[in-house]
Amino acid sequence: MTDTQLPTLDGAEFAAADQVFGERLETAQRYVEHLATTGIERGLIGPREVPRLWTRHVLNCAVVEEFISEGASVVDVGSGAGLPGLCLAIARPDLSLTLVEPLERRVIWLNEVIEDLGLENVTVLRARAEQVVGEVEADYVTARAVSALVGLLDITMPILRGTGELLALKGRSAAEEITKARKKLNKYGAREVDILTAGADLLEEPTTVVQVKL
Ligand SMILES: C[S@@+](CC[C@H](N)C(=O)[O-])C[C@H]1O[C@@H](n2cnc3c(N)ncnc32)[C@H](O)[C@@H]1O
Repeated sequence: MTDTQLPTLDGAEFAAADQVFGERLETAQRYVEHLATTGIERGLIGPREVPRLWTRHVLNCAVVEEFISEGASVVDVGSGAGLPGLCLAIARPDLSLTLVEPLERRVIWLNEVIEDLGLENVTVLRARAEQVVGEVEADYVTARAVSALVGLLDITMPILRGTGELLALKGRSAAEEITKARKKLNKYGAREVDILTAGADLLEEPTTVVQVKL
């Protein structure tokens, strides 16, 4: 892939990326290059996503960092190409990230990218989330496009520490998914459930997040 095909970062997008990634902006740019080249070649992301890698994927995921407290441990369930897990690891070096992803070729790609970017605050576990219960515990669990909330609760809530939080990146269906998951939320002892907006002051289309607090 030539440079001209790489997604550009200018104007409002640059300002948002600069604010979110700060001194790690160059690392984020290298991650986007990986997504746009080997990520496409190896089927981690669709070729049509290239022009919107920054807005729809990397920035949309990274802004969720605003809901995560300093020095926290975070498990990203079903990371795929590192969304949102790798974005959070780049934006927030203080966090300790574990990416849980069952598909081998995705895990291989993630490890290659992590090594190339020199990220020291992230590890990858090749597993389904339900297999890591008891092995991994976190202050926060994140997930995007893995399952509807009702199913997601079963594979994420058992990973959370006593007062942990699930941050599920969702679209317009958020309220409906909460309604459908009401019984499950009670079963898992959810103390508070909210629909939050991340990146409201940075992005044209901010990210909708369902926050479930234990
Ligand atoms: C549609 S992709 C989304 C990937 C990424 N989160 C994103 O937003 O682009 C769903 C991912 O979840 C993973 N997955 C599916 N079931 C899972 C489970 N039980 N535990 C962990 N990961 C799972 C799949 O392998 C896949 O990589």
